[in-house]
Amino acid sequence: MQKIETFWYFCLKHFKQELNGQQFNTWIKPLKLEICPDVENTLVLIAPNRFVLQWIKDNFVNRIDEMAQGHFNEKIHFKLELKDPAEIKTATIKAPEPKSKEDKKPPTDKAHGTTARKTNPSRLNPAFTFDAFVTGKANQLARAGAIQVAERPGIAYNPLFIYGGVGLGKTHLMHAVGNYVMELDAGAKIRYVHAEKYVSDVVSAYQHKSFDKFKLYYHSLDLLLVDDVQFFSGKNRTQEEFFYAFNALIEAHKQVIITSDCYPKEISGLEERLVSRFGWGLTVAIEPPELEMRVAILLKKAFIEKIELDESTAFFIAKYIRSNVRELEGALKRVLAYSRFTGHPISLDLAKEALKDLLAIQNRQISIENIQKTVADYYKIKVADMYSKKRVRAIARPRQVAMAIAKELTQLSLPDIGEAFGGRDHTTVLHAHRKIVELRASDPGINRDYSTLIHILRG
Ligand SMILES: Nc1ncnc2c1ncn2[C@@H]1O[C@H](COP(=O)(O)OP(=O)(O)OP(=O)(O)O)[C@@H](O)[C@H]1O
Repeated sequence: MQKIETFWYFCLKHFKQELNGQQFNTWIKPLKLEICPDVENTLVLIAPNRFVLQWIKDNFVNRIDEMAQGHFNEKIHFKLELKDPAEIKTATIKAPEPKSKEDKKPPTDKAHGTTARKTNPSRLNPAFTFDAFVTGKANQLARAGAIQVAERPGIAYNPLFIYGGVGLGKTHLMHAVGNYVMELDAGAKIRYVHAEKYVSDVVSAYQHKSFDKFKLYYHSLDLLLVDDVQFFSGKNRTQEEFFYAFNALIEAHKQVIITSDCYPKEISGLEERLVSRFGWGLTVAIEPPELEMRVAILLKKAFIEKIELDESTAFFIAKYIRSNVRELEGALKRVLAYSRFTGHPISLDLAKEALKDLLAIQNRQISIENIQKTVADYYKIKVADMYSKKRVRAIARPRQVAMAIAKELTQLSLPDIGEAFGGRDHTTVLHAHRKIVELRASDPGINRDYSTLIHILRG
């Protein structure tokens, strides 16, 4: 094959003009182009890691292919390869023909439906990708861990254990790893399973005396994703089977990802040997998203769904829907439905109208009295202790938790909150809030208490 250097120079020049400096340096500059030694008329694009490889696959290969057809006299094919020989996976990129674009569309079936079961043995939801996942302080560690695992499954961190409250993106992130691995290696045996389904698989294997088949299947996976493992609590036979599956996979350097609503040690009714194994790899939390991140998530969802949503409307929704991302999505859907129903475009006023009932319920529920009562009940202390001067930790800590929640969930000013807690100074409220933020980062027990209380209060 002739002129490969000239061709590559031409490509680099072209993309340097088209992309900004950072994009060019990140995605294009690290690439190498070589002639494939084994296959005729084939060029190999070598990427240094899977992210560059993925990006190139999504954004670059069709373009470079078009350029190649104009540049060379014969039909050229492209292959993508990773540089690290230990990790090399190849993906043959066929020259793009108009109809092949259709093939690239993600399947429309959902991971949990019956149709999905027939056509999608991995049960992965194709919409849950890294690209669709918004990152912020609340989830950056979890995402970074997931990316490493996606890059080097079975090697980086095994298992990856992701925990956090409901609707915060744990499932999304584990699917993102699955989708990523599958994209690069269509033959990988991947299975997403909700813990309840795993339990029912165990029961069924028990009933039909088919444990051999069960083991053969689960022990031979390349990537096992188990969601909401807290459902294993108290289910001894399931835990035993999972223990064997877990050991078999880890020993074979196959990746396991687990999610739960709390830290492994906090899951009651789970055997110690499982709890300790869950800590072998990386354990990361996902926290509720802060305001800016909620706005970013709304804008991203709107972009993906082709919904016209301006920033001020997104800001309004995000300001009032604070509990979790699932509810945020629900609010956006509600606004969209209202817009379609009334025939008016989405605007701030329309969002206010569409979410009126929801916000009224929320405001009614989250009064400071309600917070004080809920927290007092939770810690089994008297509501009067919320206003008292008692400083013993068993009372002072819940009081600080209640103040921190009041700061987070109500629109009250710090002096107003202090006043409601027995005429305390606003600096006491600020101190309480800081202390609880600090403790939540270092003490899983407090973190769980806090998340549970928020969940109870939001109903
Ligand atoms: N950071 C994020 N960026 C974009 N979408 C997100 C993010 N976090 C969550 N979501 C979306 O919120 C919804 C709920 O997320 P997911 O199902 O992953 O939550 P979860 O933590 O697994 O909850 P549960 O404990 O109830 O199973 C999904 O539609 C997901 O795509």
